[in-house]
Amino acid sequence: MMNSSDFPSLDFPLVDLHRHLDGNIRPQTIWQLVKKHSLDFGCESYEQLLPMVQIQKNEPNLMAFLAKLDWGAKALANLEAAEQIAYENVEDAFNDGISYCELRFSPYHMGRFFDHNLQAVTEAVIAGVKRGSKEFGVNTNLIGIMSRTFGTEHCMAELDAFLACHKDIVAIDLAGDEKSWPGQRFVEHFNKARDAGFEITVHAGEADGASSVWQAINELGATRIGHGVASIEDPALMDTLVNKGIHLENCLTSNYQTCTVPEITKHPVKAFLDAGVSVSINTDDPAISNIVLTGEYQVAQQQVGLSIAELNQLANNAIDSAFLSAAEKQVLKELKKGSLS
Ligand SMILES: O=c1[nH]cnc2c1ncn2[C@@H]1O[C@H](CO)[C@@H](O)[C@H]1O
Ligand SMILES: [Zn+2]
Repeated sequence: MMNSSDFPSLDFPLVDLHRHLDGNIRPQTIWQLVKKHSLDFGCESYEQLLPMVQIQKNEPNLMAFLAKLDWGAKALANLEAAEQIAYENVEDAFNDGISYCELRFSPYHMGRFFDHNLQAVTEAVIAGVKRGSKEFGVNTNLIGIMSRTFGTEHCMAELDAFLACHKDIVAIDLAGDEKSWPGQRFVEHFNKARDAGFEITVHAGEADGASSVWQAINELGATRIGHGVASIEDPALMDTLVNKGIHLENCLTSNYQTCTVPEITKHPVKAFLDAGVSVSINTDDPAISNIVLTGEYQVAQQQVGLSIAELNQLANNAIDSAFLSAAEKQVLKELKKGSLS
C-alpha cells in the first residue's frame, strides 16, 4: 500500500460538496455534551460511546447506517450545542485541507429530541458556520435538508425555516429514508423551493434504483444528485446525465458502509468518468464513517484505480458544479492546490 506521503498534489483546491454537518459531530464533542447535560446514553465512558457513533464494520443497509446519526442529535440539548458543532465542522474542514465546502443539515433531525424550534436551529447552525468560516478562512455554503424519514409535514416545516433564512442557504436537499419516502411525495416542496430561487440537489439512486434519479431530475428539478450510484444500471439515464450536465456527488466509503456497493473496488465512479458524467467525490458523514476527504481521494486512487488525471478531473468537476457564481469558481480555481498528503 502506498504511503500517504507518496501521494501527489492535485492541480485544484479541495472541495467537498456533500458533507452532512449533523453527520459530522465529533465523538469527543458528543461525549462532552453527554457529561455537561447529564444525558443518559447508557454508556459509562468515551470508549463505550465510540462504537455507538462511528461505523466499526459496514452496516447491512442505509437505515442501519443512519441510526448512528441519532446519538449526535440526542446530544444537542440546546441551541448553543448546535452552534458549537456547526463551528467545529468548519474547523474539521480546515484541518482536512478543504478550501470550499457545502455543509448540509436537517433542523428537524437535529432538533427533534429536544423539540427545538426549526428556525432557531437553522439560525444557530448559520451562526456557527459563519464564526468558523471567519476564523479558519474556509469558504462555506449551507444546504438545507428536508429529512424525508419523518414525513412530508415535517419536511414542509423545515423548508419554511430555510425560507426564513433564505439569504444564508443556497440549496435544498432531500435525505433520509429513500425507499420508504419516494421523491414523488415531495413535488410540492420542491416547487416551492425552486420558486423561491433555491438550487436543488437530491439524494437519489442510493437506497433505491435509477427511477429515483429520473424522478429527482424530472419532477423535483435536481441539477445535482447525492450519490446517484444506481444510474449506472440505466444507459438512457447515463445519456441524460451527460446531456443535461447533471452532477453526481459520489461518496465512496459511505457507499461501501451502507452496502450500496458490495466493494469499493466495484464503485461505478470510474464508469461515470468514462461515460463523461460530471462526478465528484465527497465525504457524506465523515465523523460517522471515520474518514477525511483527502483519504477518499487516496481510496479512489488506490482501491478504485483512478489515475492522477482522473483525480484532477473529479476535483475540477466539484468546483464546476459547486453552488457558486462563475466568478467565485474562478477565484477558487486560483487558490492553492489541494495537498493530499
Ligand atoms: O448517506 C446518506 N443517505 C441518505 N440520507 C443521509 C445520509 N447521510 C445522512 N443522511 C440524512 O441526512 C439528515 C442529516 O443531515 C438525516 O435525515 C440523515 O438521515
Ligand atoms: Zn448524504
